[in-house]
This record gives sequence, structure tokens and C-alpha cells, in this order.
Amino acid sequence: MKGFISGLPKVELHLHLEGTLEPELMFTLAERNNVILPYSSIESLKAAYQFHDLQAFLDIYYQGALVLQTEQDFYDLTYAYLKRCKEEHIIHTEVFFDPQIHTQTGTPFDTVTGGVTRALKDGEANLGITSGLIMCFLRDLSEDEAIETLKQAILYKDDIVAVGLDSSESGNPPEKFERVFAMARNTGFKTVAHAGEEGSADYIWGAINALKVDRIDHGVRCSDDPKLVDYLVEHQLPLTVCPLSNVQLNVFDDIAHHNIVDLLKQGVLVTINSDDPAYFGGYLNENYLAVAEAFDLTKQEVARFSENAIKASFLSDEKKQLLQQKLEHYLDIQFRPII
Ligand SMILES: Nc1ncnc2[nH]cnc12
Ligand SMILES: [Zn+2]
Repeated sequence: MKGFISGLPKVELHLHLEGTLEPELMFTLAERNNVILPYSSIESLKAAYQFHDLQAFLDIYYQGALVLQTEQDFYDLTYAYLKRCKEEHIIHTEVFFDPQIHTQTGTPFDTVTGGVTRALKDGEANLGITSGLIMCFLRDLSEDEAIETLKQAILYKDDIVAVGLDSSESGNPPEKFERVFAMARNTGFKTVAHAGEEGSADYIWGAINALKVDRIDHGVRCSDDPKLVDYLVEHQLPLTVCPLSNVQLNVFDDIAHHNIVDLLKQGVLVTINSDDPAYFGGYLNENYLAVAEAFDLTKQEVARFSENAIKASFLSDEKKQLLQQKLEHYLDIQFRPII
């Protein structure tokens, strides 16, 4: 199964670039930019990666992201992730970034977006990995700050495919950003939102009804509301689920109790993703493998997650077809009878 997953052509749809900041790169950038980290070694930093909930993780994630300061830093971060994609047979990825973490502490929006987009373009030219860029608003900041950020994103309309919503979910419902998302949609951006990670199923309804999103990020709490599950199945509204993240942040106490396979069997368009792999101990292949092993899935069942991710991507129908052909070619070889 490990070899099958490793070679399987895959698409990732829920990945925070700042969440790919490996401890080694964090220390390198801290030294490059004269940032003093509150950890004396890589080991002591890694030892702090014990998160009892989302907020405990976010506190460390935001602190780590402060070592990213120059255009080259954002380039290096993004390109390192794309090289990892190449190793993992990820053929297309739609990545999040959180510009407000950086603009709040004085790094210009252009520095952040410039470095990320330059790396994504090089990743396509040199590594053959296609991508989409999704700019997230921090939901614990104000509507006005989100509008200000959206105005800056409009200047990069050709480079940013969608806007999203992340950070502390509880107490920051989707409705707070209804007007910002309407502006984003009217400008032509696709929309996604984290909902139903720690927050209740009502947050997922909020993302659907107030934000009119094209995908829900996480969304696992939908199981608390059978009508919501019916809605997701009927409309084939995708969920970008992050199994290892959910276990690390205690959304589920054990991978064996995760609801992703239940949702798949009910007909929800679920996908597997890594969220913040440098912090949660696993990139995409490890997330696939954890689910496959916990639920004793067949190779055909595992391949459904890859097929779903192609369907749920923001690629054109023509490009989706090309990726689907690549997937089918791989499966043909895997399942060809040996004569
Ligand atoms: N899992 C997550 N939930 C909400 N915001 C995030 N930002 C980075 N990772 C996140
Ligand atoms: Zn996330």
C-alpha cells in the first residue's frame, strides 16, 4: 500500500504554505533575518509541538511565521514545498497563504505575494507541478482589515485563484465576512472557508449560505447534522479533510475514529490533505497511508480520494480531464493482470 500511495498521482487542496516551515528552515531564516527564536535548538522547538487544540497550534504557527521576511524567504519556503510535492507525486496543488500574519508586522503584501508567486511559476516550469494560490483572511481580525487585504489581492488577480478564511474558528463565524466574500466573488475570485473543524455544523451552514463557498476546508463536524450531510452529497460540495491535523489538534482522539471514510461511503466529495505538514508530522502520502491503514482500505478505495481531489480542484474541465487520464494510466498499470 505504501508504494501504491507513493506513486499515485495526487492533488492537494488544503495546504498552508506557512505550515510547511520545517524547523531547519525556521532556524536558517531566523539567523538570516536576525530574529531571536524562543528555542535554543531544533529539538527544543520540536518538543513544543504538542497541541491540545487549534489555538495552541496557531500560537506557535504565527510565532514561527515571523522568521519569513524577505521575498527570497517566501520563495524558498514555497519552492521547498514544491520539491516535496515532486517527491510525493503531487501533480497539482492549491495552496493557502496568510498575508495578514506578515503585513501586521511590517512585511509588505508585495514581498509575500511576489516570493510565493515566483516560486509557483518556477515550480511549474522546472518541476512540472501546476498550482493555484488561495489568499486567506484571518478570521480573528476585523472585516475592515479583510477588505484592506482584498484590495491588495485584486492587484494580483491573475495570480490568486481564490480567497479563503482561516485561523481561530470559535467565536468568529463565517457571517462576519459575508460582505468581504461577496466583494471577492464579484471580482471573480473562487471562495473557500475553514468551517466545522472545531466549530459546529452551523459554521458549515454559514460558509454555504453567507459566504457561498465553492469548497469547505475541514467540514468534518457535518456528521452532527444529517441534513447537512444530505446537502453536501446532493450538491457535491467538496470537503478538504486533513486527517493527521485533526488527530494532532484533538478534533478526533484517534485516526481510527475519524469520519472521513464514513463520509466517503455516504457519497460526500471528501479529499485528503496535509494542512500544516511541518507541524503535524506528515505530508500528503503519510495522510493517505494513515487513513488507508486505519480503515484497511483497498487500493481502489484509496484512489477515489485522488479522483475526488481532481474533481474538487479549481482547474478547467480540460485540465481536470488530463489529470484524470494520468490517474487512470497509473491505475491501469497497477491493476493490469500479470500473464
Ligand atoms: N488547521 C487550521 N485551522 C485554522 N487555521 C489554520 N491556519 C493554519 N492551519 C490552520
Ligand atoms: Zn487549514
